Amino acid sequence: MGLLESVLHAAPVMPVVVIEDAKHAVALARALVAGGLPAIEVTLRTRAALDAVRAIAAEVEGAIVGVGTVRKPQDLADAMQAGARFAISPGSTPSLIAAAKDSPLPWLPGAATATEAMTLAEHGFEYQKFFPAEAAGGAAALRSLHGPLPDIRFCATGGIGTHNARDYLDTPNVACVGGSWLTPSRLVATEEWGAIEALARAATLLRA
Ligand SMILES: O=C(O)C(=O)C[C@H](O)[C@H](O)COP(=O)(O)O
Repeated sequence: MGLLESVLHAAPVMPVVVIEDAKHAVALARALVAGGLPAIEVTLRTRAALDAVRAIAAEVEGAIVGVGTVRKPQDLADAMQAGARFAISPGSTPSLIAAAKDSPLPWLPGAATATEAMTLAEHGFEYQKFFPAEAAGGAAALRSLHGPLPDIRFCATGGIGTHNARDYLDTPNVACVGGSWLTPSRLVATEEWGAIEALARAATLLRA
């Protein structure tokens, strides 16, 4: 099993987290790991993100930390340097594809259409992020893509929560789903790690 494959199969759900303050990173990741979700995507949407990745990589046993919102080649280099084990993008660009091919860091590029998925597969990326999942047709779109593109596997994110995650997870080309619902900003701000651990534990039960 490749590294990316094992990351995507580590749990049915990958938490997508936005960390505003790096001081929260370790406790947040410990709560997710304790709840049964070891693979964590820290989005590069905040200034604290790379410090958060560094802290999680160094201090949280059992965590497999990656970066999300990767938009340019430099983001891949920064992610590697911070100790990320994988990188995820909401889409893909020619320069990112070229950089990812040259980088040892496993990369999950984003696709939302058959053309995008086929282009990425031509470049050797058989694991992709289906984003924005709900807006791009949801689990029904993934079932349609499975017919002609059965070799491509997806982590679906965007608009997924406990109400619809099972529908995605029952789709044969879905390796996992991702989402921000496990780490609501209010619970992070108030440091309610027990509540986040409970959300993570509930998410592990989504795949029966
Ligand atoms: O930042 C990135 O790298 C993204 O590609 C987008 C995230 O995966 C989604 O924004 C999560 O979606 P929600 O669970 O609906 O909040």
